[in-house]
Amino acid sequence: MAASLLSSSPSPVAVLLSAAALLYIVQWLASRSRQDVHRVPRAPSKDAHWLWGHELATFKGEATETYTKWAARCGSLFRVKGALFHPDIIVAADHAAVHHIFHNADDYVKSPAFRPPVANVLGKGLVWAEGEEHKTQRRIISPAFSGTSYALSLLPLALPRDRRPNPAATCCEGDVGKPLRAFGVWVGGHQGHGGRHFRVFRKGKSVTASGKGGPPLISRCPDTPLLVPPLPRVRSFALPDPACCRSGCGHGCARWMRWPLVDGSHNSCSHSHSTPRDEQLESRLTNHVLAAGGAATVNITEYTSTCTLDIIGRVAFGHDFKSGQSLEAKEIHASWLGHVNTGLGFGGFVAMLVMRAVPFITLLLTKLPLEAIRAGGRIREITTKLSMRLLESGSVSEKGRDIMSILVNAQRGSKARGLTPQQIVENISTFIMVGHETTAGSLSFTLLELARHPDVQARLREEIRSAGRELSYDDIQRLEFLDAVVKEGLRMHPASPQTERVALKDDVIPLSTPITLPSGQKLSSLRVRAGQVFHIPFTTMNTNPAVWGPDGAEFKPARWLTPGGVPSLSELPSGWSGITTFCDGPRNCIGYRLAIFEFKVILATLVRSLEFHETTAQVVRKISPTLQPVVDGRGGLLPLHVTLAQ
Ligand code: HEM
Repeated sequence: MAASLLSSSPSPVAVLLSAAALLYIVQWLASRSRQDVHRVPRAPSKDAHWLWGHELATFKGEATETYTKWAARCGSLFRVKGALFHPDIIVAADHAAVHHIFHNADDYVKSPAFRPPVANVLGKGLVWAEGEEHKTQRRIISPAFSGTSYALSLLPLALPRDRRPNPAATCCEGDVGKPLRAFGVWVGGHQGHGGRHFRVFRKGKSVTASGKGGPPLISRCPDTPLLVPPLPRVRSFALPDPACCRSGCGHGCARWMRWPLVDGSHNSCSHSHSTPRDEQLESRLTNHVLAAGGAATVNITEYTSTCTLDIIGRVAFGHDFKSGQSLEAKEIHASWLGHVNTGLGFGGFVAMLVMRAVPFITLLLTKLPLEAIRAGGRIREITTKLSMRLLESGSVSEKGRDIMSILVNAQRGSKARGLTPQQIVENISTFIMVGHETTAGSLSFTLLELARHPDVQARLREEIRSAGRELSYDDIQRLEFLDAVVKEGLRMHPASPQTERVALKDDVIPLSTPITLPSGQKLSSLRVRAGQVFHIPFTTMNTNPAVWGPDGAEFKPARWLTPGGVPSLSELPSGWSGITTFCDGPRNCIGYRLAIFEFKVILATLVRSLEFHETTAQVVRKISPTLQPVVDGRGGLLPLHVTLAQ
């Protein structure tokens, strides 16, 4: 029997299978010998799931929290097991590696699998474009964000489109406040006599303008004591508890928050029983607080995102979103919330992984009538319709200083290929979305930090108030502590806590910190193969204790003003202020100067007149798709208790 078995020849199928297995092993060994990924330390296997790899732990944790934890153990460059048997992903927080990846943008691209969803929500604009198309778009769009054009584009901040300077109009004389200068241009909006008159200064000359409606966004007449942007009042929250508040108001009012304050005391009901303010849609945060008897608990993200949407609407295409009260603004907000909350769920996590594993399915998915997909697509639909309407009606004026006018006008006088009308519209959609939720996210978390650090808040308020009632551009830039708070807020709470890149070709990546192998040998560069996926965790880099010291993860704005408080530039990654919040290289954030300026103005405006207090709500930081505050599983929710500042 044994002899017959030995003498029988193997079947051709068995031979073929063995040959294929051998070939696979040889190829695998050859490929392994040409790369170093397997030599990179791996995150603890106890944290990995057999199917979802380490990606489940990162999804469950707070934004980049797990990467920070693993970096402390494995070093600033390590690998994690990919979900659905995806090859290991490199998590790179090493400065030289990250610099190399970002500065070789042609070789390290955003994951192709995620381009259709990006196109669905943002349009085929700058964020979506790759390679030559990206370079062309960026070259044409950059002037709109730089130099004097950029300065002029801020004019709509002070004056909405329909209130552009009109030299023929009369302004209330003799009562004009100190002008506000933005990026070299005087944009001193003036609110006098019922908020109907404005004076605008351009290059030293003054022209007057008049119009109906509210005050300019960031400046007001000194007659009125507080400097407050036109923020809307907070609207209802569909929270499960039907009671108004524990103190038993019982009016069933829509404007309440159920979290008590940190000192254990409870919020008073913010229902305004005597003042019929509910119909006053232009109400501001201050009005809301006043109406609630001087204290109210609000979802601060509603205010920050409304304010930043207003700003980007005017800067991008001279559109007035009416403090979040226009139909479009409400729809954008609702669709965005739908999109955020879908991404927070396990279904959203799985959908992303399936898209990565089977890229061709992505295009199909974006065509399906799923609620999540529809919510994303709806945002682009709204912004596309709005910008098309403006383009078609010819209301893009030759002198318009908004981004759309600048792009259209650049084409008029130039022989070089500009953006097509379609590309302009797609970019307007892109700017509207990436230009408001980002700034709003970081701003909301910075306000939470100020609520948690009353001493810092008080110092900031003191500095802002000591600068006088009306703040010019130069005044704002001179406020050192404000600058420190903004830097610290952006360091700790980057709106985009991490990004992803995929290598398009085999490459060698330099490392600033060599990896020590078990043999004692040191790797000072890393060979990677085409297709290697990298995750770059900005928050981990910005708070790394090895760079920032043991208090790197603490909110301490004073570090920016203390000699030696911040590591020297040579110890920090390249990028704005040595932090990676705005990315780096040819694909860095094109809107970072606008973001920083509006961040400062909004923060100064709010902190000057209002005081922010923490509530007992457990605010969790998540990514979906940008930094999101999550309370009780709901995204876009950050309750803060607000009182009038003394
Ligand atoms: C605090 C506010 C902001 C933060 C933290 C932020 C952060 C970033 C980051 C990290 C990137 C790179 C993303 C990647 O490549 O993976 C980026 C790109 C971009 N940002 Fe921002 N951003 C902010 C505000 C803005 C504003 C106000 C605008 C426009 C008005 C804007 C427009 C863009 C655009 C168009 C890109 C794509 C640039 C390109 O690929 O060439 N951002 N931003």
